[in-house]
Amino acid sequence: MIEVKSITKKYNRTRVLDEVSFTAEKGQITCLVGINGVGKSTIMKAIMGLIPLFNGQILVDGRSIDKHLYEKVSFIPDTITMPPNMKIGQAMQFMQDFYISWNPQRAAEMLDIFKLKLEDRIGNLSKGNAAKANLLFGLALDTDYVLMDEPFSGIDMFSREQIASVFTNHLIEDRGVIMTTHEIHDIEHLIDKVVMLDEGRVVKEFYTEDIRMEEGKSVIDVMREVYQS
Ligand SMILES: Nc1ncnc2c1ncn2[C@@H]1O[C@H](COP(=O)(O)OP(=O)(O)OP(=O)(O)O)[C@@H](O)[C@H]1O
Repeated sequence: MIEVKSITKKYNRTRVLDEVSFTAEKGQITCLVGINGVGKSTIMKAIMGLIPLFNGQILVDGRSIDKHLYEKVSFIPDTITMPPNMKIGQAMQFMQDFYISWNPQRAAEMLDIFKLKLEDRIGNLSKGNAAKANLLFGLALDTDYVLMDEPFSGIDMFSREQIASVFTNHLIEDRGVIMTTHEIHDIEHLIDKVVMLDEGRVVKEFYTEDIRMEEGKSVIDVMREVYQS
């Protein structure tokens, strides 16, 4: 389980995260929801230990963040970080050389699902294919948890469906996923838990199943209530 415990982050004097707490379980997809600038990416960076916190604590399977974290958690940012002149095949080799947890079979499988080619150059990929390559580089690592920043942003409907299919198959199964989004429409059915943020605070945390069964509401219904009230 990833436990985010009362984290506060300040940039200069501005609080961008204010006592944020939530949990994300293994085997579940947890979605951080909120409009632009509420602090979703900052939470991701905090979990990865990439930014210092003013206050609070983050535990991964009961342990504080340390260098071993990278064998347990992979982070898929919202833009591709591989050099543009590299070919996909070269980038995969680079990942294999760099990470013990790189799983070549899984990478080959994703290459096939996404119909990407080893000889495609990173810098020439369309936005959708760049997002898919990015997912491939992150998901081919055998980590227990995967963080994804806006995996569906700016991607056409068919590519979205292709990416969504990955969430329902064995490439994700049993792993804990935390993803951010500010548009939930197409992916609502994939999500187990929602953490709603507003101005750096958690305003609501719930299981989609509970809200559907007990109150007959969709995530969008709850978002309307929370953000338009
Ligand atoms: N390095 C930084 N220095 C100063 N302020 C920052 C920095 N990084 C982020 N912020 C501010 O922190 C707040 C939260 O930013 P963050 O990127 O986490 O939001 P977000 O919810 O991910 O937004 P989006 O949906 O647009 O990606 C914003 O007000 C942003 O301007």
